[in-house]
Amino acid sequence: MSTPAPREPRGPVDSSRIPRYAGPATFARLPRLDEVGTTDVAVVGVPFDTGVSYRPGARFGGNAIREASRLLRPYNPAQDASPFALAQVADAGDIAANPFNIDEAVETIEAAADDLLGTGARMMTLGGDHTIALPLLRSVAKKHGPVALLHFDAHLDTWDTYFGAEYTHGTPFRRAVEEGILDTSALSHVGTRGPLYGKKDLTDDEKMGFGIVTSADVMRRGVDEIADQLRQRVGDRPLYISIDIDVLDPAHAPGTGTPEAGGLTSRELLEIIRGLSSCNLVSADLVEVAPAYDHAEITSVAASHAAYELTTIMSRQIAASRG
Ligand SMILES: N=C(N)NCCCC(=O)O
Ligand SMILES: [Zn+2]
Ligand SMILES: [Zn+2]
Repeated sequence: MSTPAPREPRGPVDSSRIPRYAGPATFARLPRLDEVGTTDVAVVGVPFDTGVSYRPGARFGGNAIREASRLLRPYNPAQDASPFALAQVADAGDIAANPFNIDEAVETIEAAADDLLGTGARMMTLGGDHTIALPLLRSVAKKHGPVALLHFDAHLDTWDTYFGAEYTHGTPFRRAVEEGILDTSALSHVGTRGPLYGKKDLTDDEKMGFGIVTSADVMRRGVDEIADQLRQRVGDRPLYISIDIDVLDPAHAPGTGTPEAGGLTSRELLEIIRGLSSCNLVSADLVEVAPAYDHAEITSVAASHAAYELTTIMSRQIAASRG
């Protein structure tokens, strides 16, 4: 069914009139949600990092990405699209998650996502640590049923518990499988690498239904072949993409909490995302940017570009569905 666009989307601040570095930062200098009322794509921050196992600081990731996104321009040549003209994209601000109580934070994030998705918007969430993917997936699954998942990360994040805690940044996808909110015939990690606790990490992960495209696979087989394989795995199912910025090599993303050598380049990540542009992307997150360890915004610039590509995929699809 095609629904008419309610009005012309309001785009970013015109950077030929108002310098890019002026004023408070919203993602890509887009309007705030309260300035447009409703939106097709909501860019929302989740400043929460109580779930981390190593360096803290991802609570500042969303605002660092917003700052770094001032230089994004309105036409995306790689996808031949003007994402902010095809659909309304707006910055919905931050979800106020309790930093002292993980269970409560997880509930708050799920409820806020329910509210946004309930308006018909798709979400582009800026973390925050990877814990937040669980409540976001819960909310997405309430709307779409179990979803396909492409998870870009150095880590599996299908571990069981840390210090007895079930909700951490290393465990969201095991919880999600246990809860039946993922379509276990269409799950893949991308960019996996680095030391594990034991081989069982991999056998458990495989039993949950995940495929793995390692960082070395990307290097050996190339981005086009990898994107083809991922597209085939996902088909036309509703797809959620979760990007942990540590999927990038620390040379491309030093500003993160659990860095691992031997990762993707930012160019490889962006090209793989673009190769997924025909997938039915219902929402996405980008997590684990920890700006205190960053230099010259290397990490947050890469993150802002990845979020831009994801947003472009969503707004193209929204425009296409309106005909
Ligand atoms: N989700 C991220 N970034 N890291 C998970 C690492 C879990 C660990 O330290 O074992
Ligand atoms: Zn990770
Ligand atoms: Zn992760």
